Amino acid sequence: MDVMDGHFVPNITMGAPILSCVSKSIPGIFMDCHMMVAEPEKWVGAIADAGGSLYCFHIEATSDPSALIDAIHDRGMKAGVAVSPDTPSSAITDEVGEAADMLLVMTVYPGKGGQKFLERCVPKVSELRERFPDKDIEVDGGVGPSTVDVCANAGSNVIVAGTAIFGAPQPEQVIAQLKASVNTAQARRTKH
Ligand SMILES: O=C(CO)[C@@H](O)[C@H](O)COP(=O)(O)O
Repeated sequence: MDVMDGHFVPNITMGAPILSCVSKSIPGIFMDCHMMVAEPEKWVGAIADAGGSLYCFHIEATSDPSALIDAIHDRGMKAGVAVSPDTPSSAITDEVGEAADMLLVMTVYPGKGGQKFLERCVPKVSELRERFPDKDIEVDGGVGPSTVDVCANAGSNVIVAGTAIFGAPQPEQVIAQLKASVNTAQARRTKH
């Protein structure tokens, strides 16, 4: 589940046909599509046709991120750029970061839910927040009530949480906690 500007976005491994069904069933839903794929250029059209709202690709997976961002924007979607745990934030150049709408710091290795949060990735959130004060900065992987504060305090305003929400007896309480953490950190940030 992504918590983004008050929208809750399903974080489920799915392809374009399923996205299509979701967008028909829930008109107006914001679908943040994190494409953990090789050759991300290949899927822009299919995801746009299926109603994707944001297309996030991995910087490691493309040789021309600027052209890909343009292609995503041309199809009416927002563009996100993700970095895997072993990729430095400097892999997102100023040009690419400025062109993107959202930057994603992975706090687990891409592949599956339920992994342990990698706190060593959090400094990348601070670095990106420093360089791109007005962009959405997302964290994804092992984020829940015990790990969200460090992310939010580093400057992340978009939180992906799978296990923490879907494994909770009262998911809505966890969602509220995650939102509160981000809102508190954001309020502190805007004061300074
Ligand atoms: O898809 C990925 C990692 O491959 C992530 O989006 C995780 O699925 C998030 O799940 P939790 O780590 O919160 O369980």
